[in-house]
Amino acid sequence: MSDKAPKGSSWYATATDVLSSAYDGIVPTLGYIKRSVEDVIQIPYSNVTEGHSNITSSYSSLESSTNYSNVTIAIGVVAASAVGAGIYSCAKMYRRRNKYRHYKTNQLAPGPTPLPIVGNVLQLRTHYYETLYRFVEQPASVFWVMSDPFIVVNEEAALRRVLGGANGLYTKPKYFGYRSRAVTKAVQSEKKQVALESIQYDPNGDVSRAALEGMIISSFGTIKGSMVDLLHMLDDASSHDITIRPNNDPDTVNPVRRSIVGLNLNLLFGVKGERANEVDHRHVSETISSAGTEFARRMVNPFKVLIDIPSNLRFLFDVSSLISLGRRLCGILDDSVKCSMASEGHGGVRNASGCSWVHAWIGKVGTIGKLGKVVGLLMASTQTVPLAAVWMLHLVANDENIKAKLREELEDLGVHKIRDLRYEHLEKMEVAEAVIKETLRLYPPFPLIQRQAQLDDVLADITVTAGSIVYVVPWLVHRNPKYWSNAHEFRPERFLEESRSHGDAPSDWLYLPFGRGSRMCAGSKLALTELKILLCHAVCSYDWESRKEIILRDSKFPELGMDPKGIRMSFRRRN
Ligand code: HEM
Repeated sequence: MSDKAPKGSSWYATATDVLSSAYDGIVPTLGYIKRSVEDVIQIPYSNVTEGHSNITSSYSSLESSTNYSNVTIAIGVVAASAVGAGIYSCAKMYRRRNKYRHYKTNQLAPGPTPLPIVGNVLQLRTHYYETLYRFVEQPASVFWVMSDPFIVVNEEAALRRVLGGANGLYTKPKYFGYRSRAVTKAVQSEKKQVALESIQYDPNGDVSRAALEGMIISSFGTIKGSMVDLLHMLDDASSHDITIRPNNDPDTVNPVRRSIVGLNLNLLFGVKGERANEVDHRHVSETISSAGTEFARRMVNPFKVLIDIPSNLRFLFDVSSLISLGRRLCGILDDSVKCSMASEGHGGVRNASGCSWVHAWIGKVGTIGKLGKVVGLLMASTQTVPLAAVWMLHLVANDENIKAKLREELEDLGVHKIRDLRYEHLEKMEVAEAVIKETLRLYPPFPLIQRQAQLDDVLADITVTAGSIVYVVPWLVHRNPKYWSNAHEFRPERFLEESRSHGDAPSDWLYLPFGRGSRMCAGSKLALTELKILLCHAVCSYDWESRKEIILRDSKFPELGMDPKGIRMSFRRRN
């Protein structure tokens, strides 16, 4: 590979490096081995042709020792070229890593010492959150995944710069995760155009957000009904068995997930009534969950893709199921447009139904773009809310004090039963909102937010080369003791006593469960509505307890994982 490799090129490049240098060394070696082997083979032949069939034993032993030494030399040369290739690759990688230096001191950027070739892969693979947490107070850390920098920013100014976009300097990557050389080149060739172009837009001026609110208001009854059914299902399960294990599912996420998947398919894509028969909710929820979990695991642990072959196969299968589901949903959306056009006349304005929001959000894109957006929306809307719901019920379950406060608030609003709850109450439910926000602070369901640097930049005093991906880990930002008091404690009061939007942290840029900036979550309002209704119904109608049996296996810290496995809840109806 030439020295003019693109800046910050990928691990593919590294692999190519290793292979090409190994190849460079191996080709002459193979030639040498071939010649040596030919020598060995030729000796008896030449002996025969030259009429030396009666050779003495001493001569023959001398001859065979010469042959052995040829083979030994060949093996030696192979080993030496392999070692040479390794050293060459390490040196090249070292040079690449050296670019990521502390801007002022010219020291290597903060982060654990990377191992040759593999970088921090082993630490990140086995103790992802624990490794990141060791550097929680660093403004930015650089970990290495082979020759790819894994830049994690964790300081307010840097977060503001990256998520705020810095006038187009940081954009959402067009592809997922690790990049190919071709993509890096494309980014760099476009960089001049991107340079001063502002690509930000005002989220409040975005028509799709207003349409979402319209959809929530018109579907309020449907959301309420769904939350009633969900808690009924949990209650039912606990009346048979103290733990919630319908169908022997080992965790509580499945019933919650199934209901919320069903609800959001209905709200967003209009999958209801007869249409619901076309989509098996149970199967859909399992597929989305399995693909989503694998997706998230790959985001936090890109090396899974290299090592874990069975999970790769499963992932491919799930992704192809998701694509076919996406196609079906696109068909359902297209049919809904045809129906509304037929009923309102061509060019008619669609009313504030679920589909109108989705169409507004999808905008004008081609068939593939639409499929991508539909699958993305499906994942974004169905993977996140169930996780938040389970953590929320779990955290409130054992906190009688907060339950009492929630009940008091609802009493004050005149909400005694779920049927009393109206859309207007939601804004006034400050304690409920604080509980949800604190849940999302401790256990943000979205593991990683990515942005790509379009030009070279200096971020928290670290040089970042164009094309690099910068990562924001909401969990890490939310646990930073520099910004949050008692960061590991569940204290909803911080969103009541201090600011409602960022609690006791100094700014909005430090509270990121929905991201921030122009590409912030498009459905946060719907998520908060669903969670508030669920919480309201739970405290009005149920007493419940929760215990967590299994300490999360992925990490040494029991509190670090986001997947609420091992939670057991039991519900009792209140009179
Ligand atoms: C608790 C629940 C949720 C959480 C924690 C969450 C979190 C997030 C985060 C962190 C992002 C990425 C933002 C970024 O890259 O800066 C995102 C994007 C997105 N979310 Fe959510 N989300 C939730 C629920 C929903 C729901 C219910 C919907 C559907 C209505 C939704 C729709 C979207 C969409 C469409 C995007 C992509 C926005 C864009 O690329 O411009 N999300 N979400």
